[in-house]
Amino acid sequence: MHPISSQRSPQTIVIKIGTSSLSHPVSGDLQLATIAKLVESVVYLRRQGHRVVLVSSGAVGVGCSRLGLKQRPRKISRKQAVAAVGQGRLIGIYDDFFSNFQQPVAQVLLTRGNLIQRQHYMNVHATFQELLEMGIVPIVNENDTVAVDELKFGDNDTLSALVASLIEADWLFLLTDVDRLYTDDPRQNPEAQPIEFVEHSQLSELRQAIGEKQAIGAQGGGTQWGTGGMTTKLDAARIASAAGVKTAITRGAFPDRIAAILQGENFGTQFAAQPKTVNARKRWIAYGMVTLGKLWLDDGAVNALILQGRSLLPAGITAVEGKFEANDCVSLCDRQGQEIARGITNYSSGDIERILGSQSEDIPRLLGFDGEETVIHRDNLVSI
Ligand SMILES: Nc1ncnc2c1ncn2[C@@H]1O[C@H](COP(=O)(O)OP(=O)(O)O)[C@@H](O)[C@H]1O
Ligand SMILES: N[C@@H](CCC(=O)OP(=O)(O)O)C(=O)O
Repeated sequence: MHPISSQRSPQTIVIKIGTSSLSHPVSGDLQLATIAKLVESVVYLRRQGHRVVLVSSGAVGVGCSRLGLKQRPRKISRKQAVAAVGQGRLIGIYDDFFSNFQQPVAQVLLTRGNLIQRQHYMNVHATFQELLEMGIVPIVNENDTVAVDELKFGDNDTLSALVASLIEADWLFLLTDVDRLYTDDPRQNPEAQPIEFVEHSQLSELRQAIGEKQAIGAQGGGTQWGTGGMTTKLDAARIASAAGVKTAITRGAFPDRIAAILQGENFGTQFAAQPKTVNARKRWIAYGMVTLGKLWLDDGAVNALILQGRSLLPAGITAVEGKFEANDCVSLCDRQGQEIARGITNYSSGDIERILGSQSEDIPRLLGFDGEETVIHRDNLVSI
């Protein structure tokens, strides 16, 4: 029996399809047959009562194909211009295909900046809820044409996991051009072993091992047209799992496997999810906000935060990295540098430098004003 049991009740599903599945590996031309099969599968899932969001890459790939470019442009402004050509064409093709089944779709283009402010995050959330309630399939992509480097998702694996967390999805399906995750890139290493199931607790170690292998592989692991390879998919699985969303990596050429996986079949690589315990505001802190610095903690503080759900006091902080202000989001790491939590700080980096390692009652004397007793209150802190 597979560890993830079958689900027959209506599910909220995010399906991400990568450029490597949408474009021909050599010519870069759009694989219309794959899109047609994907559309049929999404319509089937809709008719089963599931709510479906599609995150589709391909703007740059389709733009390249439309303009006769033989590889992805390197210059950012050129890539943004090419994405503007490709995105319109991509959504036009989806709309045509879905129209054959009277299935309405909506284009949602996001940048990282849209999720940072809580009010904007909630607006995006409300729009998705409205679209899904109306039975529409939102088709999401990064707004490549306007995204600036500092405020980018960077890859659609991460974007799809953030969307899955935002809408409290049950499942995230990452469709790519291999049938599942392997211990190494199966294109480079014929000895690579398939991985069928991953527990949340195994994710960090696996991400590190695959990341190291991918770094020494060709093109950083991805295909000519795709970006990121498997490391960004593992990052996505980690975000999703922490938000209570199950993830599967499976082959884009066989999108009917999504329905089979929902029935409990053993396709692809499946990732278990943590229980859905984190509330919406904490999910926004963890994955909507952008971290602007890092606090290093001693073992006692790590224990207090993770095992006892306590607030972070200055006594448990050993070092500060980065420049940030009070109310910014910071990352918290253990002695090995492993990120264990994120939170909204009550103090700037400069003030924390002055109070770290001290008792809370010494804060007024060290800073010259009556500040908060905690550096991060537990209500503003979320383990990841
Ligand atoms: N450990 C691994 N297991 C499976 N595929 C891997 C692994 N490491 C690297 N890859 C490569 O990752 C590629 C998919 O990544 P990418 O091109 O970014 O896809 P997508 O466009 O679907 O996001 C595969 O073609 C495969 O060659
Ligand atoms: N937003 C970009 C996609 C970037 C990306 O992540 O691509 P992929 O690795 O193929 O999913 C585009 O539409 O071309």
